[in-house]
Amino acid sequence: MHTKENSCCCSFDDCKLTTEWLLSMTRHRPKIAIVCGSGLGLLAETASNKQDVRYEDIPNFPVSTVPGHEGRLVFGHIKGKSCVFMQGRFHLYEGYSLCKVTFPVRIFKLMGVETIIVTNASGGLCQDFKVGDIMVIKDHINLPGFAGQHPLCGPNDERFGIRFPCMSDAYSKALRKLALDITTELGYSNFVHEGVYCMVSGPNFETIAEARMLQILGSDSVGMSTVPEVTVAKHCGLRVLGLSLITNKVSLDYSREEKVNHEEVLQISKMRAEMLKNVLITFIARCHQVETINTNYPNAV
Ligand SMILES: O=P(O)(O)O[C@H]1O[C@H](CO)[C@@H](O)[C@H]1O
Ligand code: HPA
Repeated sequence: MHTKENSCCCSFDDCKLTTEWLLSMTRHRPKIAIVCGSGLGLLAETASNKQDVRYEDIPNFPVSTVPGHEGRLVFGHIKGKSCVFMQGRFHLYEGYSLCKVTFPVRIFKLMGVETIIVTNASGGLCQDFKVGDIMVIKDHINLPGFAGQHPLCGPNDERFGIRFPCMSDAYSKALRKLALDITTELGYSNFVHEGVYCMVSGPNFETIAEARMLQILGSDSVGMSTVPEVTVAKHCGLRVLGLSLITNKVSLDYSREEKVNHEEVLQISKMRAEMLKNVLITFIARCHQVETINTNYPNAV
């Protein structure tokens, strides 16, 4: 955690330096950022005029350590819209501070991004969900945040956002509606739901008792990411859409024999990435038509 003494390793100046470096490396000026979850890096494939930058070459950037997270920024165009994809995200369990985990979000903001689409692989807790379904994230539970593992802990830099940001509308209602309309138009409505995502720190998958607790708390799916990125995105005035791919059903029953593992998560993600990609392409083409109000920044579009 950052304190005044142990000042932030991702200060405004660090963010500016990284942003300026990236802007000098590319002519792309993205308005939309897409964070690719586990096994979902191929969401970037459809982009045209692509330019890749490896994380290890970007000043101040962390590097990816998890299989299924390639570790590249991919700039490109989708339906004429300038986008940047994170092929690989960072997780708390990798040993990164939440400030490092969310560092790219602030870089996107400083680069001029207005909308962020955060994707992930998650375990289904809601009994109606099947493996391969998509959940449009309606809300989240920041479980590590309750224990003080929160990306906004420490001195607040007003250049990014306010001290006490509102989170009751972290996932834009208008963007969620657009995403749901698109899934209906594409004929996907039978396997698309809205729901609440709960973040756990990981890296272990849940015990059965923990999974039952998360379900009682109102979680429809569980994963080890997304919430820090969304919190920082909302703090700095970005519009947020969250899409979760249900890669496994979480065991809630001691008699269930199946055991979840990361390889299975990656396999399902890769199998269903095409469907998610179709939703994303149409969403990117149309999201500028939707006006949203960010309550932290009433004048932001
Ligand atoms: O949330 P993403 O990055 O999609 O990854 C999910 O998949 C991994 C577990 O298989 C965990 O990292 C979990 O959070
Ligand atoms: O079941 C899960 N639990 C936590 N994280 C996950 N990421 C994919 N599936 C899961």
